[in-house]
Amino acid sequence: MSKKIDVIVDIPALQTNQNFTYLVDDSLENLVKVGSRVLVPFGQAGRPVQAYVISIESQANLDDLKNINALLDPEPMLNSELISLSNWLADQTYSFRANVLRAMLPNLLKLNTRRYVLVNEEKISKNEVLDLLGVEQANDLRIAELTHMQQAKLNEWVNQGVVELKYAIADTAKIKTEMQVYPNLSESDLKIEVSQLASNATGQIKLLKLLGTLDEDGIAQKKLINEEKIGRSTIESAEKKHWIIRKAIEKYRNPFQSKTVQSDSALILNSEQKIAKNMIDRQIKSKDSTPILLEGVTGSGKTEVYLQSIAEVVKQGKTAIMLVPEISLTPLMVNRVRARFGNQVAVLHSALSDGEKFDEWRRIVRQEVSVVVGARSAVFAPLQNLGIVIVDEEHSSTYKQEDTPRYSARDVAVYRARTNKCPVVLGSATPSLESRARAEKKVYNLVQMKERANKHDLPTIKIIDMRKELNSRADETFSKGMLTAINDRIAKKEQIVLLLNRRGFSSFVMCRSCGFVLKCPNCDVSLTMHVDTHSMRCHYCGHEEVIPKACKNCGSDKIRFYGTGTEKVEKQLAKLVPDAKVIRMDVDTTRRKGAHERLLDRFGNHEADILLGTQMIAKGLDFPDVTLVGVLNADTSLELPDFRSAERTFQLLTQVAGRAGRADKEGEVLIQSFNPDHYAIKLAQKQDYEDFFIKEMYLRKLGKYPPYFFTVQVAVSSGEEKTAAKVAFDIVNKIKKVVSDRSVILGPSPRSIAKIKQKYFYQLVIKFQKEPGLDQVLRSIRDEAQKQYRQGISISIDPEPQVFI
Ligand SMILES: Nc1ncnc2c1ncn2[C@@H]1O[C@H](COP(=O)(O)OP(=O)(O)OP(=O)(O)O)[C@@H](O)[C@H]1O
Ligand SMILES: [Zn+2]
Ligand SMILES: [Zn+2]
Repeated sequence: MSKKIDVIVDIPALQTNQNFTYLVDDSLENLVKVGSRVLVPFGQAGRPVQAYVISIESQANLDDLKNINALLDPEPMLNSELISLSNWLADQTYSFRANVLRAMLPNLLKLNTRRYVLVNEEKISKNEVLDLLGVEQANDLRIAELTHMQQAKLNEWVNQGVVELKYAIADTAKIKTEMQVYPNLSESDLKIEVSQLASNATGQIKLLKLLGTLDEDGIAQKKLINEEKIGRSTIESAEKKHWIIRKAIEKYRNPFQSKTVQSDSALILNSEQKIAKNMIDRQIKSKDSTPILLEGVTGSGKTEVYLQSIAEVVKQGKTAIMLVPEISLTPLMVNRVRARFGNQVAVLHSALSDGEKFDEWRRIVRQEVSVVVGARSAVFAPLQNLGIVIVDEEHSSTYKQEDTPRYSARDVAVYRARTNKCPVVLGSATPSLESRARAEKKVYNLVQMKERANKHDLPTIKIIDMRKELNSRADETFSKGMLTAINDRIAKKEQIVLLLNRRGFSSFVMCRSCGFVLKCPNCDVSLTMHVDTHSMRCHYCGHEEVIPKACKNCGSDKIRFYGTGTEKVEKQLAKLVPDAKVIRMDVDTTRRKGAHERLLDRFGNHEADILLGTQMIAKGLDFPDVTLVGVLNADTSLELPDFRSAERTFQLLTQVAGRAGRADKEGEVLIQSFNPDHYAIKLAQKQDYEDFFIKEMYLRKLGKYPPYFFTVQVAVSSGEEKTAAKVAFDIVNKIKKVVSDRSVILGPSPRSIAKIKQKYFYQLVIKFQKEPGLDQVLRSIRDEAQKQYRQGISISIDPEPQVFI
């Protein structure tokens, strides 16, 4: 008997944002599961599209339902928990369900459907068809790229029998295989074969002898060729003579390369760690999914608590997800987790190749691992029987996806914990105000660790007032105090971390005669100088031009470079401290795969004295010999037009300060600032999160910002500025009709960077506490957005945006 299934087709559009029903016949009946990817005939032409199975019914009333074309994977890549989560998440993020399902899956599972046109050349010339469709070949018609006019004409031709449409599917999911060679001769047969060979057939004799030493597991063909030096032709003729059997066997790509990790065991927890661990254990036992906010100063041993809590659930046969903020953190953190859990760990982050990610995903699906560590999207790992979710550095803005679907991995973690009746631990030295406020209201359980695991005090922090140093600085970047401290550590053979705060910051060119700033012709932003390529580059669209020698506006040669890039600081350091060896870590030096890890390994091995870098060095580093942390410019992130700029600055300074003095030697932190009286800087100096929380909450209340108010941002873009503005004003008018005057609407206004990649942006932000009608309006705006999209207007809705630009 056949089964009836409901699917979501992989076409993110209003018309397809609903369930469609198909039949599965007996042959596939037991293989198709909730979460499987299938291919179904769709629309009038019945073109095959990818779809996700969301429910199965055994009672099929056969009616006029169509059969699915194929099952795409032998085991389902998602599970029923994730399928129902996708429903909730689509609602939360104003996205189509297909968008959410796509975002959950690794890239390799995205399917390409291509169309071919078969032209009946007796009725029409091939060129006429190609011209209309604007393609060069008849076999590459991407569906999304046809206009309505083209599509209508194509349909007409199909009806007249002038052309025929065919579909081809290119499933990009590739399983990696390797050829394995198995011996197929008994010992006595082997001897006979050897004796029958001419003595100069050395290759074959060598192979036969080797076969005698193999067991039934055989040997990789690659090894035979590379290590045993047996020729490919020898192997092929051996197969023809039935000496061997060759089989392609499935191989996982190994994201850890050949790197092995020394295993370690659990440390004895100190009393603060024990209190935290006990709270988690109690909730594991009582299946209590109330989120736990673990607020622990830097170096207090939060990671150790995570690892031992994970060990607890793994011991009970359950699984765990541990999220870490961004790829920069992953190599170090992954190594710590692997040291504890060995090959029970899968890792998911953006530095993996698509193939590696796909293989890690399948290890999870096949229940070969119990622990998943990864960045944002790892929160969708299809683990069964989830026992704990950990979100490390829970305040990090990288947990929010800035593209459709605009989800927060932290919220998804909380949701999955609730579904699985297991605890979720949100850990940070500087919790987000949102999470800390929930703990205050007892919505979350709060546990604090106020001391470092090594019992040392937190490092002392000194602020260097750069205004006073204006005339006595060593150069424009380094104060005298900073330079003295650097020289002191180098003499003592200790290590130094230097942070260049790049948030909201660029090295741009300004004319001192007329004030002209060199900007990107496509985008409304200043170009950044790159010393390595001797060019000015736009960080938004990639536009590149030569570094000007004279002002483009007035011709003056008094143009000057403002701001400081890491490359420039590296050069300054080389002049000021010629004996120091420096490792620079920024987007440019970490672009290549594995570069990040290699640089950190080198620093850990003392191949350099100074690690100079951007934000990416602020978190997670645990190097025992670092005794000085210097922040070269604390203020740049205070200047941003974003209500979270003080919070971000406080978090960054606290995080980076925490890198000093983590082992036996005491640490010192120096912060250079032009605003030494700003509360974010003063409280970071005291490492006083609690005071910062109180002060910042007060300001948020005054400003009607989160966590007192919710925020939603709507952004409109168009190639024409007045169109973008008009659509944005229409939206505001719609929203005004449903919201009360307790809510605040900011805008619409052009973005601070109003033009990016030839498009103009207008945006508005709604701040509200309770607006029952708002959701419905936003949903209708999303639905209408699709029509407008065809006219080159795009609209995005972003709940709780993390970055304001
Ligand atoms: N119970 C313990 N006994 C001894 N050493 C410990 C203990 N717990 C943690 N440590 C050590 O203290 C150091 C800091 O711990 P860990 O990195 O876990 O802290 P953290 O709170 O996660 O830090 P951060 O948030 O700053 O990254 C590490 O070197 C760790 O090995
Ligand atoms: Zn000029
Ligand atoms: Zn640009």
